[in-house]
Amino acid sequence: MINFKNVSKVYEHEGEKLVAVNEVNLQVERGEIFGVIGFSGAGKSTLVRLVNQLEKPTEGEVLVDGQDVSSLSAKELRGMRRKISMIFQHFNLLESKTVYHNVAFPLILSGEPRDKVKKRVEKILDFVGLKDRANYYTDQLSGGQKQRVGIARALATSPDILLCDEATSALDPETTQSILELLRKIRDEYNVTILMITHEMNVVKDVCDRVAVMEDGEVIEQGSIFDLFTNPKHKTTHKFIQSVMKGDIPQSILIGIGENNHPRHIYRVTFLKEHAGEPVFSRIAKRFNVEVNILYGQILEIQETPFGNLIVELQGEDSEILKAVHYIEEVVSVERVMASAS
Ligand SMILES: Nc1ncnc2c1ncn2[C@@H]1O[C@H](COP(=O)(O)OP(=O)(O)OP(=O)(O)O)[C@@H](O)[C@H]1O
Repeated sequence: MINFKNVSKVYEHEGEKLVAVNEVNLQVERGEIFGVIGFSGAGKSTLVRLVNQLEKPTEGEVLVDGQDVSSLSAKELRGMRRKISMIFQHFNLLESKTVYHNVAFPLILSGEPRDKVKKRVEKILDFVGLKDRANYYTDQLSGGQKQRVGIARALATSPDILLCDEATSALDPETTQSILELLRKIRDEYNVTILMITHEMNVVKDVCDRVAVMEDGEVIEQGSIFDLFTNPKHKTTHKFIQSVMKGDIPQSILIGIGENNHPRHIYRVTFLKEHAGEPVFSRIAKRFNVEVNILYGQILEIQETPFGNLIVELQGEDSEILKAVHYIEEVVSVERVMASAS
């Protein structure tokens, strides 16, 4: 659906060249929710603005439905922009207009008859849950409601592609979730392809099918959300994952592991995709003479599969513990936690 082929964008500023996007290759499939994550200045906004030609590539091609968007005539570009909508972090609404007029605006601009506009706006406002707010002005709305208006306006022209530029970054966590649910509904019911940029891994985890990680204008890693979480290759990807999944073991657990010449058997147990959800601890407690004490951990649901790790203490004879560890090693990753230096 969207294909970046060796795309670069270089800005010139006071005689200096700045490579905002550097030889990016990406393929976004139809009906997919694709995330682009990166820290500030990574090049995300520039990348997404290349799709609707708010920016033109310095090199390479951006293909939408197989067509190079930079080769379109002005008329073709106008047509294409009806099919590619965008929503923004700060909503970009017309403040002097009502909710109704904000949503109607792109339809009025393209000369749609009044009764058709009315029907369409009412349908879309109902879809985004703002049917009863049609006559409100935008300053009478909450942030979440404003973004719903932004989404309704974006959907008015029945687009194939929705570009989301940090669409939830100005919202609280609960409102973010409700907007993400709405985006999923848009994809599921209208088969809209969604390309979203964000610096929040939580957003990516909760809504995207695949993600690309950007740094210094380059895509440094890409893949399914599950693969990225379970097997990140790049240290920046690690950092993003750690923002939602704490990997560090608390000091209170580390201190005292090796005290009294009687080291405790503490392990980090990581669940892997194909065995997620297996009752490994109750099995070893039944099969071996060991007790399992869960000290700490976090399990997340990623693409409907539980993933995470638990810090557990095994108690019993050393030989029984070793046998138990060997047994569970076949289905989970097990790593002994050593004493803290402090
Ligand atoms: N119009 C412009 N002229 C010159 N440089 C620009 C322009 N737009 C962006 N840049 C530069 O390109 C680089 C990438 O910017 P971009 O806005 O794409 O990053 P980003 O990942 O979206 O960052 P943020 O999350 O902070 O918005 C930055 O160094 C920025 O200063």
